[in-house]
Amino acid sequence: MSKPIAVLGGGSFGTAVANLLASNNHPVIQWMRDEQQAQTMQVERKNPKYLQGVPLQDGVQPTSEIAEALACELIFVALPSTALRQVLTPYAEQLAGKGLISTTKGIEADSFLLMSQIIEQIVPKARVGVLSGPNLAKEVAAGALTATVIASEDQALCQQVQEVLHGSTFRVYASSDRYGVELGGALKNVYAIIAGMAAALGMGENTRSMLITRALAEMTRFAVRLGASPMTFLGLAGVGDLIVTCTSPKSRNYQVGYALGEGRSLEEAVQRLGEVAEGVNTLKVLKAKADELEVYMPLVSALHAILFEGQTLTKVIGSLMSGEPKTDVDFITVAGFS
Ligand SMILES: NC(=O)c1ccc[n+]([C@@H]2O[C@H](COP(=O)([O-])OP(=O)(O)OC[C@H]3O[C@@H](n4cnc5c(N)ncnc54)[C@H](O)[C@@H]3O)[C@@H](O)[C@H]2O)c1
Ligand SMILES: O=P(O)(O)OC[C@H](O)CO
Repeated sequence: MSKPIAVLGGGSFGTAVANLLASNNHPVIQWMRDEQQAQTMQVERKNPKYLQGVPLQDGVQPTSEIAEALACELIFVALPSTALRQVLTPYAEQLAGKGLISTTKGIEADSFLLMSQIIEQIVPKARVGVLSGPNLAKEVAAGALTATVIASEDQALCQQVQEVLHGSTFRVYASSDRYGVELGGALKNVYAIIAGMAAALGMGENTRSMLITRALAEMTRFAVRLGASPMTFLGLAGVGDLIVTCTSPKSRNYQVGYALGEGRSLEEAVQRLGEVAEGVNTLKVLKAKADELEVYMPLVSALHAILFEGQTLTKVIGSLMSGEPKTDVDFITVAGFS
């Protein structure tokens, strides 16, 4: 019997990852803060609140006792970005030397730290990795053929994650550009909100294609400015994740955008969802960082103007479309990479 692997988080992605690991015959300890939820999952062998209709694999042991999970050598972190620091900080000492893989796609407000950077800060001696790609939890859990990226400077860790997760429906590619992979996963959520809005407003396929392509230009320009490789954005964790999140009504960020496009307030859109939509917080910190670094991000500015500056959609769309003429593929050379 192989050693148990831990998953922190009782939501849809934590459960999908726990099931993947267990289907590869690894015993899994899935920690969640809610004792009642852990008991229900243990007895009913499903997670009705976050992943309806998906049976829990036999090897998954839900628990609300975090000590059991933290005893594992390999730990997947599937917590909301707002909770990760607070959950891990008290256990910094016992996490030293462990493999900690973040699946969380967000950015910390104020610090602009990505989740694996927060883990590194809390546990400097941890082996840190990031799992990111076009991975809608519902589809992963339903066994849809899926690929993802494990990114870490630690090649042995990448290999270990490939071994434990790789299966007949799930393929894991490796990357050494941890920052780029992680940034791609966080940034695409913002554009998914815009894509959901455009869909609700009845805009067509030309619009969606323009949006995805210009979003890719914008996020790559920003990421390269911060030191990521532009090549990463041509891969699964860049354009791959951008496409799935900007086109699928299963994406929670897309759903928030759709509700906004129907005329609902941001508060109402988020409340109706009842799950994590990281793009809303990411938009705020991204806009501030782009302004600070003077990176041209018209789509981010447009969404920020609508959600937080009281501007009307009509006015914002008008100014986006009447911007000065630009060159098509300019973001790699403009960023000084040629
Ligand atoms: N769902 C997906 O398709 C998917 C895919 C890839 C990555 N992710 C990322 O995974 C992360 C988690 O998302 P999810 O989809 O599992 O979310 P979710 O909304 O399905 O569940 C969130 C879980 O976190 C728990 N939680 C909230 N606050 C907490 C706290 N303070 N302490 C402990 N637990 C807390 C909730 O109780 C719930 O169990 C997000 O960053 C998301 O971007 C999600
Ligand atoms: O449901 P979303 O919008 O959080 O997106 C889920 C995943 O990040 C898609 O890869």
